[in-house]
Amino acid sequence: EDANVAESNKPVVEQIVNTLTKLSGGPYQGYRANHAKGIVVQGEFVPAKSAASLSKAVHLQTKASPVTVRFSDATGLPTIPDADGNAFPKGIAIRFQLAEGAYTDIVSISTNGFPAAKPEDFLGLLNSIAASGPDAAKPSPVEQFLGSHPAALAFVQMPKPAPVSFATESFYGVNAFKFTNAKGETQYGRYRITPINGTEFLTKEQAAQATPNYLMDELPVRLSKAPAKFKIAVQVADKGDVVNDPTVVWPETRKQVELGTLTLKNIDADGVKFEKATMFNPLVLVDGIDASDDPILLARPAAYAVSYGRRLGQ
Ligand code: HEM
Repeated sequence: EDANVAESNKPVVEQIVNTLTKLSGGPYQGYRANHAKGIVVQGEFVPAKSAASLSKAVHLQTKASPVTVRFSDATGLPTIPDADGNAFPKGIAIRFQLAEGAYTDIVSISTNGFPAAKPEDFLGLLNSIAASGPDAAKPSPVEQFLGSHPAALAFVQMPKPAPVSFATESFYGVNAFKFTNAKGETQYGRYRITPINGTEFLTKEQAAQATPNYLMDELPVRLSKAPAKFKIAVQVADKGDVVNDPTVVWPETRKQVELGTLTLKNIDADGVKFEKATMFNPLVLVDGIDASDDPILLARPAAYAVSYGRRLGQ
């Protein structure tokens, strides 16, 4: 009881990291509390002509930027099988290398939407899962939570098919950002990262047969033959669209502005070292891109820093 009280007095982001760690059976020394299993690749981003109409950000003008990209499976379990139902959503973290050692990141997932509008609700969902072991009375805590939280239920029920490759999955920024162009015009939007050759998924039968590291094994083979390309675009909010709630999905009919092409060229030979030393951060931004006041977005850097501090310290 005292331990529970002490836990509930900690910052919500720290409680989330603790519950993520508990759910994965961790801590696992040196690994992320979420999206622990990953692979790091190198490539390039070339902006499209349309990008500057949305934002004056330096990497969205004319020059190409080198990028480092980390694909990942969900959960804090570093050995999670890639096709495991809990290994979703998949993640993509993109670091654009700018001049003089500066950088900016995009950190996105393979679902168009998030289960919670506030960190407290995300914690509530995770805690309800943690309290719903095989012996839990029915309705279990997670069944009760989902029954009273429609956005969490919608997220849990969203189809999450296993991709053929990280290069055949599409990713969503989920949180909105405010983009400002050189004329001072501002628009809110959400990133979309889409494979240029289209998405491709395994059948349920194929997913059941997939080897535990099939995605991690596939990418080096694919890239040794040809680069993998994604289009990065922004889905632009209409007037009246909710821009501070990642559970609210905007209609597919919203305008999309193409930002450019992401070309992945090779596996990073120092990827394991890089991922351990690196904390991707969706709020490391450049002039021309600002955070929205989405409470989930604003909570992310603090949560990631708790995880980063722990994995560096171990
Ligand atoms: C309050 C909400 C959230 C919390 C508490 C949370 C928590 C975490 C934590 C603790 C990590 C590990 C960080 C590290 O050790 O470097 C992480 C990584 C990650 N998160 Fe979140 N997250 C949240 C929301 C989101 C959202 C909305 C997205 C995508 C739109 C997302 C995508 C990712 C990805 C892709 C990674 C792996 C990044 C990498 O490769 O280093 N998260 N998250």
